[in-house]
Formats: sequence, structure tokens, C-alpha cells
Amino acid sequence: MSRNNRRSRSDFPDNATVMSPYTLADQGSGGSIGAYLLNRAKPHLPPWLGVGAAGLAGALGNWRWDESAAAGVGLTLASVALSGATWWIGRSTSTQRRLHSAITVASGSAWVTAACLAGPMAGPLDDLYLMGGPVLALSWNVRMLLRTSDPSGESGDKGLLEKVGLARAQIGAAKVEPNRVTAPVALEPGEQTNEDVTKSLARLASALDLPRNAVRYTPDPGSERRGELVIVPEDMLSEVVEWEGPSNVGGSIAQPLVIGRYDDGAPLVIWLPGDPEAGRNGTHVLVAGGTGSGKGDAALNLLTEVVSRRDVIVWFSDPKMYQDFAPLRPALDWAAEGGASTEIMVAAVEAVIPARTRWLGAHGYRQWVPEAAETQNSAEHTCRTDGTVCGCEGMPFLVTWFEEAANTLRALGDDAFTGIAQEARSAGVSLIVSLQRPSYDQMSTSTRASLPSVLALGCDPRDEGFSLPDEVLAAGAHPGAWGNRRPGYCYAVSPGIPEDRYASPGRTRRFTHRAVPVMEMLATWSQRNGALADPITAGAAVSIAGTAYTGRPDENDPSEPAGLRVVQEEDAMDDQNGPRVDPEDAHIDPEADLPETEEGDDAPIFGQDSGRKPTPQEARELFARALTEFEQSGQMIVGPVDFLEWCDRNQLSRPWVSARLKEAAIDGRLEATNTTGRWRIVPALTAA
Ligand SMILES: Nc1ncnc2c1ncn2[C@@H]1O[C@H](COP(=O)(O)OP(=O)(O)OP(=O)(O)O)[C@@H](O)[C@H]1O
Repeated sequence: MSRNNRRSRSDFPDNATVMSPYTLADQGSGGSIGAYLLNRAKPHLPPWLGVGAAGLAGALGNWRWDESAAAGVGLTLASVALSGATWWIGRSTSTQRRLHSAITVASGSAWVTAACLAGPMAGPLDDLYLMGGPVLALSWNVRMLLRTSDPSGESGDKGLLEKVGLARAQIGAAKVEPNRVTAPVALEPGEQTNEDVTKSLARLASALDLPRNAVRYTPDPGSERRGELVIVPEDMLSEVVEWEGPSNVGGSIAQPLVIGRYDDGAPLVIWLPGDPEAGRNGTHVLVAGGTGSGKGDAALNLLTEVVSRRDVIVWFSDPKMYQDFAPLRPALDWAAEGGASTEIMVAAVEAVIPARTRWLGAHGYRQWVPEAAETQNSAEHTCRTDGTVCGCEGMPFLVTWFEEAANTLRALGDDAFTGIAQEARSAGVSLIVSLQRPSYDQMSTSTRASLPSVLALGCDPRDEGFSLPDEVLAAGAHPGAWGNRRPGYCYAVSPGIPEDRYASPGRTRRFTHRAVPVMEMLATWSQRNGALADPITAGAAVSIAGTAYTGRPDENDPSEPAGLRVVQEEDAMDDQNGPRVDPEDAHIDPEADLPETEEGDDAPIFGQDSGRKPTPQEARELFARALTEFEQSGQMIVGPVDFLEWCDRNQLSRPWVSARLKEAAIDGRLEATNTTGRWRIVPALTAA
């Protein structure tokens, strides 16, 4: 029998359900009917032994003090003192129990005094003994019997509540499940508030000898003095469960994603897209946890669920070079490895959001729903003004995932990120961001506020306030207590999860080497059956990332990932319509020399002696070629630092390169990013 189970027996004596396993165990140990009956009767014997003892005391006292005046005074005083002491000692129990004890002691001691002085058989004393003794003993037996079904739990809980400073709170009928006791709490009107209960949770846990996480309080949103106390005595999460496969292969991303279990065995689920019928918003998720808290496995639980759905594509950035996620890489529509490739992915996300929102709006969707991912065969969702079916290709949901995202978010800037986060939800895009250290020096307050959902794993106690909302911490959540000692333990706060679950701990499944072949199979399934990027998303991505975005190859036609398809279609259009030139640039001769800038073609700073310094014209051509090479290699974000070696090789200075970069931005070949000195190449190439 576990330590916690033993605890629950002593701390919930009033509770028949909690008691039952022990009662059965006790029955078993008796061995015979006689022993069983004795066992059952034992708790009720003490009052009867008390009656016997009082009779014996009366008889013995009379033999010693028969008619002694001094003994009379002494015995009377002792009887009064004993009754007074009983009343005083009983002040911490319920009024009923106090009165019952005092009456019992007063009548018992009065009878013993009278019996000592006059004799137990004198006058009515023997009848009083024979009638009063059993009545008093029975009254205690009845009390004990009623106590096991006392619905208010008053007798037992009062002492506990008093211990934690909530003496005048009322606890209602408790709901008892195998490892969970839920009891409504009503506080003293005008005297106590829900905050008083949340403040006393640690003391309650201490009084019950339980960990702090085992005691939680959910305030009633409609009242400042009502709520629900939940006690989970045994940690059912201590058993490690291994991941065996996704929960719903081929289902829709709109169906729940199962990422673990709660401490009562219920599945731990979250939703990414919104559901207009359930009134639930789409969400972005922060996966926050300290080193060793199991963040990597938590992410794998979520990612395997996502890629196993039929109507979603994933753009994933991982500066840790896919250490954890390698088996799933073939299932990703776009995999970036941090640095410049992540910068360009972020820029592409910014661009696809308005394009997708426009498409959804044009097809009559106020937000992304699974229907939007199907071919548009309904007159209700057509982009044609005449109302006929348009047959447009569907648009899968887009999950954009940034592992170890602190640097990326900082580079992007708060305003930009908040803007993306706000608009992404109506574009059928969810952002998932994981942080190495969940704290405000890693992510600003406003960026944190843009991520409505969190999967909070163990962390430093000082960082709890970053991971979880105050109300959830107040309700008893305490991820700081886990640190990295309980990997996979987490709290999930997300739309769709009942609020009273927010403070309930859950645990993800663990990924071991046994999971690798299953993940590989899943990636293969996804390549064959998962969604491919739609033309709108792929088009917007290509317009920003050029060849850096190819899209996941179609298993059935590997030569044509979505990005390539888009580029080829655009080329075909160019052939029909001529080259794409902005109307305002139509007058510019692309072959003409650029005007000189103030910095001019200053003298090269390196290698005057070796090799020949290019002429200004040659230098410009070299520079243009360098940009093309960057674009060809998929590096779409550049700055002077990327030209260091190039400067050496061509005997050109960094200020010269900086000036050319600015010029190229004026020409529209580059576009400024949020980071000073970094420029995004505007794609000009067709895919190779
Ligand atoms: N749900 C889980 N149940 C049991 N063990 C787990 C669970 N999740 C993770 N672990 C184990 O915890 C350890 C740390 O996990 P993991 O490497 O995922 O942590 P992390 O938070 O990603 O750490 P880091 O940030 O340093 O990479 C690993 O040994 C892993 O197997």
C-alpha cells in the first residue's frame, strides 16, 4: 500500500469511499466471524468501558470514603474541575461535540461523587447508573456511526480549516473519486475572500502532509466567497508512460491533439485552430520549461500529433539542427535551421498572413475551418462574384514553429511579433514558440502576452510568473516545485481546456529510441497523405523567400514541390505577359549605370598590392552577382558581415558594400528588415 494511500486513510476518516479498501483489508485479517464482529465492534467499545469504569470507581470510592465530609468536598470540587476542563479543552472542536463531551463528563463525575459518598446502590443511584450509563455510551456510539456519513464533513474538517486559518469557512458535500476529493467551499460573508483560500493552500498541503501541487482551489467566477477545493492525494503521474504513436492519424487538425495525461488519468489535450461553433478562438502556444524539464519530448508529443493530421502543413525552425526532430523532418513543409534561414521564414510568415486572410475572406470563411482545406466545391464558399462554384484548391492550416526562439523574437521586435500573432489567428496560422529558459530576459512582456496558450513544464521558482497566469498560480499550480526533477510534468493553459483543469498537473509521454522508427513511419505517411502547401501560401512564401522556400515534395510527383510549382506557373505567366516590372519602375533602364553615391567608389582597404582593383562598373557587376549567388543558395537575408570574405577577395571596402546595399534597397532588389544592417533579398530568380 503506498505511503499516500495510508495518508488518505487518516486524513479523510469521514469518507466512506476512501475508507473502504482498508475496511476490507481489516475484514480479511480477522479470519473468523467472531474475530470479524469483534473487529467491527472495537471502535464502539470505549464508551462502554467508560461506564464500567465509572461503576467500579463509585464502588471503590464508597469503600474508602463512605460518608467522609472532607472526601465529599474534594470529590465535588474534582468533578466540577473535570467538567470545566472538558468544556475548555473542547473549544477547538464543533459546538455539538463540546457540549456532548461536557455533559458526559459532568454526569459521569457527579454520579461517581454521589456513589463514593452515599454508596452506588443508595437511593436512585443504582437506577441512574443502569439507565444513564448505557444512554451516554450509546449516544457516543451513535455519534461515531453518524460521523462516517456526515455529509458536511464538519467535525473533521473544522479542525483542519482552523489549522490553516480558515476556521469559519464551510465545506460542503465532498465528491469522492478514486484519487480525487472535490469539495465546495463557502467562506464567511464579508470576512473572507477566495484569495484567503489560495494563500492558505501551502498550509493546507502541509496539514495534510501532501505536496503543494496536490491541493488546488478553483474560485467560483460568480462569487468572491465560494469555490472548489480539489485534493489529489496520490501522484498518479509518477509512472513514466512512453509514446507509442499519434492519437488520430488522418484526422483533422481541428480535432483535439493529445499530448499526455492528467493526474486523474484524463487525456491532456489542446486545440490549435479555433472552432466557431464552440466559440473557441485559435491559439498560439508557448512551450516553456527549464533545461531538463522535458521540453524536447513535450514538443515531440505536440509535433507528432500535428503532422499526423491530414489538413495541416508545418514550417519549423530549429537552431539545434534537428537534434530531437530529425525523424520528422521529411514531414515538414519547410525546415529552417536558425540564423538567416529562420529570419527569412519569419519574413515569409509575415507575408503569408495577409494573403491567406484575403483568400479565406474571399471564400466566405471568417476563420479557418477544416472545410477550407478541401477543394472549394460549394456555392457558399466561392470566390466568384456570380456565386457559382469556384473549385479553388483548399488551404491547409499552417503551424509555424520556432524552437529556442528568444533570439528570433528579439530580432523581430515586439511590435512586429505582436502584429503577426494578432493577425495570424484569422489566417489559419498558429505560432508555436519554445524557450530554453522561460523568463522575461528571454522574451518581453508584450511578446509573452501575444501567446495565449502555454505548456508550462518545470522551471526555476522565480520564473513561474512568466510561465503561468497569476490566477493559475494562485489556484495551486507550482511548476517551480518540479524544476528538472519531474521531466514531462506540465500545466496546460489553452482555449478549450476547462478552466478548473488549468492548475491540474499533467505529464507528457516520453520519447525513447523505440519511438524513432514510429516517427519515421509517421513522416512517410505524412509525405504520402499529408497536405501540401496551397498556391496562395506557397506563392506568398516564394515571393519573399525565393528558392529558399521549395515546399515539401509531393511523394507522387517529387519534382514539383509547391514552391517550385508556383515559380514555374509565374514563369509561364511572364512568358505570356512579359517580364514583371512595377509600373513606377517602368521607365528605369535595368542595364544603365547607377548614380554614384557620396561614399563613392572609395579606395579599397585591402590588398592594394596583390591583384587588380575592379573598376567601378566591374565592382557593381560583382556585387549584383554576389546577391544572385546568395539568392541561389537560399540565403535571403544579408548584411555587410556576409560580404567580409568577398570584400577581401575583390579588394573592396565594407563602407562600399554598405553603400551598395542601401542603393540596392532603393532599387527594390533588397528590402530593409527590423534589424539594422540586415537586408532581405527580394526574389528575382526562377528556381533552378
Ligand atoms: N514525459 C516524460 N516522462 C519521463 N521522462 C521524460 C519525459 N519527458 C522527458 N523525459 C526525460 O527527461 C530528460 C530531459 O528531457 P529533455 O531533453 O526533453 O529536456 P529539455 O527540457 O528539452 O532539456 P534541454 O532544454 O536541456 O534540451 C530526458 O532524459 C527525457 O527522456
